[in-house]
Formats: sequence, C-alpha cells, structure tokens
Amino acid sequence: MSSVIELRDVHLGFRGMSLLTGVNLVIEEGASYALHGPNGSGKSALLRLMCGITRPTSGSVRVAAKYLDADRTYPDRFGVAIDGPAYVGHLSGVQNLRELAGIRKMVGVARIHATMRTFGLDPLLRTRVSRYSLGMKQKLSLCQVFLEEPDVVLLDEPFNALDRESVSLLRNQLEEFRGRGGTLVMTSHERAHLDGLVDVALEIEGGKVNVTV
Ligand SMILES: Nc1ncnc2c1ncn2[C@@H]1O[C@H](COP(=O)(O)OP(=O)(O)OP(=O)(O)O)[C@@H](O)[C@H]1O
Repeated sequence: MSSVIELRDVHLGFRGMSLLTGVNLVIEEGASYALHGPNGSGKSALLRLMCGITRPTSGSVRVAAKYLDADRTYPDRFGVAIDGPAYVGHLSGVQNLRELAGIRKMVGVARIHATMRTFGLDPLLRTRVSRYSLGMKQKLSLCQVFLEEPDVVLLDEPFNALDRESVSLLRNQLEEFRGRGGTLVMTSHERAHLDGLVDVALEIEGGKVNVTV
C-alpha cells in the first residue's frame, strides 16, 4: 500500500490556543478511516489540513505526488465535503451540478442525473436550492463530492440530516467507493452509521490522534 496523505508532527493553533499538538498520521491508499472525537476536538480542522484548505502552524502535510501537479495547491481527484454544502441558492440542484461539472468538463448530464438519483434527489426537480430542506442540501453536497468519481474522499458528518432511507443510500455509495479502491476519511457522531465501512478508527484526544482499531 502507498500513502495518500502523510502528516508529520503537525501542530495547529489559533490565537494562542493549541488545537492539534504533534499529529503523526498516514492515510493509506484504498483504506477507510473513521475520525472520532468530542465536539471541538479538531476533526474538521484535521480534514481541512488533509486537503490543503488550511496549513499547519508547524509540521508537514504531504499529499502523494500523483494528486498534485506543478501549479496545483489543491489536490486533484479529491472529493471533499467539510464546511457544509456550497451551492448557488437561486439555481436548482441539477443546475448547480451542471455549473460545477462545467469547470472541468469531465462529466455530462447523464452522470449528473445518475449521481442525483444515487442519493435520492430528483434531477428534474426545479425547486431552487435555497428552498431545499437540510437533508436535501446534504444530499446535494454528497453529489458534488462523488460527481467526478474521486479517488480520495474526505467527509465531515456526511450522515447529518439524512433520513433512514438516505442513510442506506449513502452507505451503499460508500461501500461501492470502497469496493473500487477509494480512500476514505470521515467523521460521524453516530458511530453505528460507519459500521462495516471503515478499516481504521482514529480518535482525536488532547490534540493528538490515536489509532483505536
Ligand atoms: N480557522 C479557525 N480559526 C479559529 N478557530 C478555529 C478555526 N478552525 C477551527 N477553530 C476552532 O478549533 C476548534 C475545533 O474545531 P473543529 O470544527 O475542527 O472541531 P470538530 O472536532 O470538528 O467539532 P464538532 O464535533 O463539533 O464538529 C473549535 O473551537 C473551533 O472554533
């Protein structure tokens, strides 16, 4: 196995407060990780570090070269949902995804519709996203993550606001993603949702990350 992300002696602080204090962690290709810890322990902050949205105060975060090229600071082939859904409120769900797909032109309308159906969203629904329910916004965010068939997926509380059927749809999608060798790191306060979906459980405690399974 090769590593996708390596954190070496990572410290992260804000305004004199230390959140992470010497994190050493290797995310291996094709493995799935659960990231646990109490509210405010730094789970989202760690996910942001892993994809380069934020930089550590000290230490290093290295993403495997195959996901980066010379002019790239944000890794390629990563699907990330960390800080809640990002969308254009006055557009419909399908219009939002078409805008997103238009940036890289990797996928067409058929793939957009199929992805929406995977998560239980109707591609023909014309409701603007600002009027979507919380669960519908969450599903749209998951569509954004999986639309271009990423190799590495980082998800912060992906089961939030999902009803039972949608939880099952997401679990199916994550199983399929694992089945095709994807690398996954995700948080969930509802540990049962992750049953059978992860190889390694990580726990943030006192600014450090411990492997618990
Ligand atoms: N950019 C930032 N500037 C200042 N403080 C920050 C920043 N990012 C995170 N924090 C602080 O770091 C702490 C940890 O936040 P984080 O969102 O990573 O926790 P979490 O473990 O994901 O929590 P939860 O379980 O509630 O989602 C919080 O107190 C937060 O306010």
